[in-house]
This record gives sequence, C-alpha cells and structure tokens, in this order.
Amino acid sequence: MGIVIGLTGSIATGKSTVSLMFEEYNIPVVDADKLSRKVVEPGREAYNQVVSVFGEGILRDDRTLDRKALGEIVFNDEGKRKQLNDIVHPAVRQEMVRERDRYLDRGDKAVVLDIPLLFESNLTGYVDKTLVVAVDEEVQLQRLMERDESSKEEALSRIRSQLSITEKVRMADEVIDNNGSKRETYDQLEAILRQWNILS
Ligand SMILES: CC(C)(COP(=O)(O)OP(=O)(O)OC[C@H]1O[C@@H](n2cnc3c(N)ncnc32)[C@H](O)[C@@H]1O)[C@@H](O)C(=O)NCCC(=O)NCCS
Ligand SMILES: Nc1ncnc2c1ncn2[C@@H]1O[C@H](COP(=O)(O)OP(=O)(O)OP(=O)(O)O)[C@@H](O)[C@H]1O
Repeated sequence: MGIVIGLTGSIATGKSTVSLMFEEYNIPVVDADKLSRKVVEPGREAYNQVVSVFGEGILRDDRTLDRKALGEIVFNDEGKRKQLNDIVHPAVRQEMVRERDRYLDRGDKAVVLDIPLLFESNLTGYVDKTLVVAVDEEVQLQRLMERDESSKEEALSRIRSQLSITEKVRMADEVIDNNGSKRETYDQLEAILRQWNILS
C-alpha cells in the first residue's frame, strides 16, 4: 500500500514549491487549493451555495467568482470564513479522497495531499505522514506580499487566518526549512524521502 503524505505549512511558506519537487520524483500531488477552485465553478453545487450566502456582489461580469472580493470578506471576518469553509471544504474533501484513492489503486508508492488547512481542519486522518514547509515569519510576510503584490495589511489578515507556522512545526512528523535556497529545500526533501523509504 502506498504512503500518503500530508504536505502543509502556513500561507506562502512554500507548499507549491515543494509540490513541484515531488512531481520531479514522479510522486503525484493532489492540490486542495486547485480543487477548491474547481468546486466553485459556475454550475457546481458549492458555487450555487456560495452565491446564495454571499450574494451576487462576489461575482464578476462573466458570473465566475470574484476571488479577490470574496477573499477580502472572509479573511477579515472569522464567521464569514467559517460559512465559506462549511460550503467548500466537504466538496474539496470528497474530490481529494477520490484522487488519492485513484493513485493508490494504480499502485503508486507515495501520494501527496497538499492541504493548507491540514491541521486546522483536522484532516490528519487522511494521511500517513505530515510534512510541514516552514519559514521564519518575516520571510513569510515578505514572500507573500511579493507574490500576491499585496499590502502588509492584506498579507497579515491572511496569515492570521491560519495557525502559526510555529504551531504547525510542533505538530509535524517532518519539517523542511525553506528559508534558504530552493536547492537546499530540495536536498532536505530528498533526505526525508529516503528516510521514509520512498527513495532508495
Ligand atoms: C477566499 C478565496 C476565494 C480567495 O481566493 P484566492 O484565489 O485569493 O486565494 P487561494 O484560493 O489561491 O488561496 C491562497 C491561500 O490562502 C489560504 N487560504 C485559503 N482559504 C483559506 C481559509 N478558508 N482559511 C485560511 N486560509 C485560507 C491558503 O493558504 C491558500 O493556499 C479562496 O481562498 C477560498 O475559496 N477559500 C475557501 C476554501 C479553502 O479553505 N481553501 C484552502 C484549502 S482547501
Ligand atoms: N526557497 C525559496 N527561495 C526564494 N523564494 C521562494 C522559496 N520558496 C518559495 N519561494 C517563493 O515564495 C512564494 C511562496 O511560495 P509558494 O507559492 O510555494 O507557497 P505556498 O505555501 O504554496 O503558498 P499558498 O499557501 O498561498 O498556497 C512564491 O513566490 C515562491 O516562488
């Protein structure tokens, strides 16, 4: 039976960067962020629920979700965030399990579930091992602002919507320190995969 790795971290600590490295080893990655976009495409059940709760003001002219507008609402209001999570998360979980099992049935040696809210949503039961990608808080803020071209306020409101990276590090089976170069991150990943007998 293949090993299921739960890859997490806090926002902008480098999960997607490490996901790409897994793919270089031909280890498949199921990406919860990607699925969370898919389940709210127009016509899907979760889309209809989001519109009925948040109103047409969060739609763009082409009737797709205005993610920036919705983000401004939910990253500044815990109650609203919970309402959105309660709609989107069950649909994401269902798709995630389906994809995970498809890879396991195919006989893959390992499968990665890249889930930003792995600990917050108590999803550790879906995985065998947890791997946290960590950076110092100043690096996190800097990289987030640069990547999203966001203000300090916007970035901080997103960071504060999740458990701190320190808490996640404490709960992890293994941690990758992503403060340094991507090469150093790659080397740490390789060592962990050897330790878990995924690479020989
Ligand atoms: C609010 C939304 C529309 C904003 O979209 P946007 O394109 O700006 O951001 P994106 O989806 O790419 O998320 C970027 C990062 O924000 C963080 N994040 C997203 N949603 C949440 C949340 N509900 N709580 C805490 N952090 C979150 C994650 O670290 C994620 O990697 C979107 O994030 C969303 O639908 N969130 C609810 C679903 C969710 O929890 N997704 C994350 C894991 S399934
Ligand atoms: N070792 C590194 N050195 C320099 N920049 C990096 C490094 N790792 C990641 N980055 C950059 O930091 C930003 C955040 O990384 P990434 O998008 O992988 O984070 P994430 O954890 O997937 O974010 P999110 O929670 O939003 O999905 C990106 O712009 C990425 O290119």
